[in-house]
Amino acid sequence: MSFCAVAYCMASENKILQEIAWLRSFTSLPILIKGVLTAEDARKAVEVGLDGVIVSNHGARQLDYAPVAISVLEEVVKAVAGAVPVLFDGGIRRGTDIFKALSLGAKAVMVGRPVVYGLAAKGEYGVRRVVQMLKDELELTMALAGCPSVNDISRNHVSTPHDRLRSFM
Ligand SMILES: Cc1cc2nc3c(=O)[nH]c(=O)nc-3n(C[C@H](O)[C@H](O)[C@H](O)COP(=O)(O)O)c2cc1C
Repeated sequence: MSFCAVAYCMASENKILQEIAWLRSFTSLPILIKGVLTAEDARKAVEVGLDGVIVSNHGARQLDYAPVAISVLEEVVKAVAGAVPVLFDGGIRRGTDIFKALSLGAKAVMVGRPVVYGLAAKGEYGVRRVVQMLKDELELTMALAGCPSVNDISRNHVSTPHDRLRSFM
């Protein structure tokens, strides 16, 4: 999939609208906004006509105490309500992490450090190997969870701390 990702950094709404218009002036690629961590921002992204949102705290490299991205994924997915795809990144290290993000409603995941580690260890081969390992692990997880296709991965396949708290109430 090809797309432009705009890293969102608390710019004013006007500034973001100007930047989107500027990007649209030279590309027909879909434009997704990266760094969304709240339902409010996700709804705004849809309102201003973006083509998708990426739930991310930029690998926890920006702002200390920003929410853990996986903890807000479901809230963002609910806010977007299927209007545009929601992608996810942050802490994807195993196929099981991909499975969790997909079951919480992400359409796809992205990875940062794992491919960099692969590159540092073994160059192009290392990057390919990391991607293949993630793919193999996801397929194994899907098989063990009884999901022949990614479309079979559902919210019922994961239990969050919220779910567990609710079960006590
Ligand atoms: C060395 C490094 C540089 C990064 N630079 C940027 C950046 O310029 N803009 C941005 O939006 N995210 C940046 N990121 C964050 C990644 O795009 C991505 O959101 C993050 O690495 C995902 O988390 P993960 O590393 O746990 O997979 C960077 C990450 C790393 C490790």
